[in-house]
Amino acid sequence: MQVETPTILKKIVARKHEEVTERKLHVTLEEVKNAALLANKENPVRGFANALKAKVANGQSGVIAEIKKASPSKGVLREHFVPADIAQSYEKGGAACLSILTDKDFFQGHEDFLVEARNACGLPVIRKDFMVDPYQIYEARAMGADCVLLIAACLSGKELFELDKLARELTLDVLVEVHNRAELELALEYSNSELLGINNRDLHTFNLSLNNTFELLDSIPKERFIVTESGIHTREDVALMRDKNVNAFLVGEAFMVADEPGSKLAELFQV
Ligand SMILES: O=C(O)c1ccccc1NCC(=O)[C@H](O)[C@H](O)COP(=O)(O)O
Repeated sequence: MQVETPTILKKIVARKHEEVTERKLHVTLEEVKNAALLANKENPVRGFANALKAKVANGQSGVIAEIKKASPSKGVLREHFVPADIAQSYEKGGAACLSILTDKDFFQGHEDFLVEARNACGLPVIRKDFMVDPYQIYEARAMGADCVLLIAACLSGKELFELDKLARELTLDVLVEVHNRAELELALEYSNSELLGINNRDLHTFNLSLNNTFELLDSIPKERFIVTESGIHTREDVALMRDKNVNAFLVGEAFMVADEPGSKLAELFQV
């Protein structure tokens, strides 16, 4: 019998389930719920979707600038890694929002990075992680996130529906991410969130193609606000997207490998 080798995404998701079980032993679901409710009183959301849409309404690109130390496809991207400094650099460079990796095992991320980055600037932030359990949604709000990422490739329709609903009950915005037509159909059926991310990277194989965005574009209803994700490296990449009226971007690597991430952002996106 042939044994199938798990893809990187399958490994990440399997590890996430273990991680959530471990976390619940330290902080109970009840405690994390209470922390999320307290955050809603003392540290309310900053309006992630609105910040993105405001840039676009103003004729600019809406850039979600990512803070990620390392990635499974590229290894360590940035040795000198100070989330608060990077957040301020991005704010100065014109970012609409921040994306902060909190996954430890595959991206060398941490919840503290989200807290430090958000405290250092006025931008709304998305918790970039692999959400598989309601516990992580409460955690996200408790640590100060303004938005969560829900990756269709990691979830059933029912799970997507429930996590999406819970996030919005907690006042979080949701960015639902798809990579192919089947995931797009799932997202449109089971999520009511406005922000729809098209990932140009296949998270099973790491293959990257900007054509992925172009191929799915025409099947997306007008009410959804499209964010193109991954593989944006040049002003030409940005121009290709803007030509097709895709005006919101999630960018990590191109900024992380630059000396000054915010200057790189301005270089790629200034009109
Ligand atoms: O980046 C990876 O190698 C990766 C591998 C497996 C699952 C997810 C992965 N990345 C998450 C992302 O999609 C990106 O961090 C994000 O879209 C920014 O992409 P980029 O601008 O190409 O760094």
